[in-house]
Amino acid sequence: MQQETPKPHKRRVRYKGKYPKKFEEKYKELNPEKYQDTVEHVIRKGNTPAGMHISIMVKEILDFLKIQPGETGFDATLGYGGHTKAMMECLHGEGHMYATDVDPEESAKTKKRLEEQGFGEGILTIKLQNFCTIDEIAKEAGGFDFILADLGVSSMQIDNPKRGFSFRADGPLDLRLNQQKGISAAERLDQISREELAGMLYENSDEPYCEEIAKAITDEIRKGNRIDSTTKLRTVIENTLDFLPEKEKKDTIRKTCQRVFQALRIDVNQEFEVLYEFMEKLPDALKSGGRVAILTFHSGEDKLVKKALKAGYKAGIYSDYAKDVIRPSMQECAQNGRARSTKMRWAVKAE
Ligand SMILES: C[S@@+](CC[C@H](N)C(=O)[O-])C[C@H]1O[C@@H](n2cnc3c(N)ncnc32)[C@H](O)[C@@H]1O
Repeated sequence: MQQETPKPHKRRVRYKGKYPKKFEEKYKELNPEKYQDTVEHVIRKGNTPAGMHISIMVKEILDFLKIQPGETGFDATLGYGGHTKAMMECLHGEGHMYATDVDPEESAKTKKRLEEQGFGEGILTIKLQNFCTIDEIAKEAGGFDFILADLGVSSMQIDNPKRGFSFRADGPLDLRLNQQKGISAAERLDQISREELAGMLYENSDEPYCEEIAKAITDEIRKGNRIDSTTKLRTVIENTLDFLPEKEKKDTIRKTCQRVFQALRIDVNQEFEVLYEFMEKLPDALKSGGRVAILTFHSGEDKLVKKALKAGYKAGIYSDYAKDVIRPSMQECAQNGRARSTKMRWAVKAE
């Protein structure tokens, strides 16, 4: 029998993994102009393309705001600029919009993108400022006919592991909307006492395991193990909840991670304090008959907004306000999972 000559061994090209390793290279959607079909495919599947944010309840907001050409408006939370653009389109080139955001990285990109789409400084003034400075901007603008605040974080911020907003990806435990200001969540944890941390988790996110998690985190830090990455925080939470029955463990850990990350984000960005200030200054920033719509994403925000609008209505500052929240349609929630927790509230300033 003739023996087959063995084929020379050919080394396989190293498999680099299904996805590129770096976030910048990760998705084609990051270059939406070049890969329009990829972006559309991702949206059709109910996901948010990387580097983009899908604006929520646009129709409901525009229906309520009833924007007319010549009016002056304020978008307190510019983000990707989707709402700002939709509102500017209602002006038909007459009038002006002001917009704020505290995120230098994303607001610079949005400014450039909107300019390229024809929304330059003639119609839009973007300020890298906290929305709690609404009084200063209203003074400059001469008051607003309409105002929108779409609270919280954008998809670009959540999806960028370097920002530390998501427990699903490894990154530094930062959680600041503006990484150039204040202290990161990791630095905050270095300094905080067990009692204060438990209180923060409870106050900001109604965390039922606040005591256990606060103890585990502060014990770990005392031992010299800093909690300075999203994975380290997630691991502490997983270990703390390891006693849970198997069938509920996975889901409870996921929800607890969401609440703990949210509580820290609220804390390092002083979200309740600035929202409170914004709601206090809001009536004076609106012209008479002016309209405001606010989107909230968790019960703490919603309670604060509801209380302020109700108090303003009772005091005769608002002629009407949303007694019930407006929720996104089931269709919108199916198309954009991030819309599911949204609640919209509104008010009209008395004439
Ligand atoms: C949900 S996103 C807004 C998305 C936007 N409406 C759109 O259509 O693309 C919230 C944005 O508000 C910004 N933000 C949060 N708190 C802020 C504050 N106190 N002052 C100014 N901007 C803030 C965040 O940095 C983020 O970009």
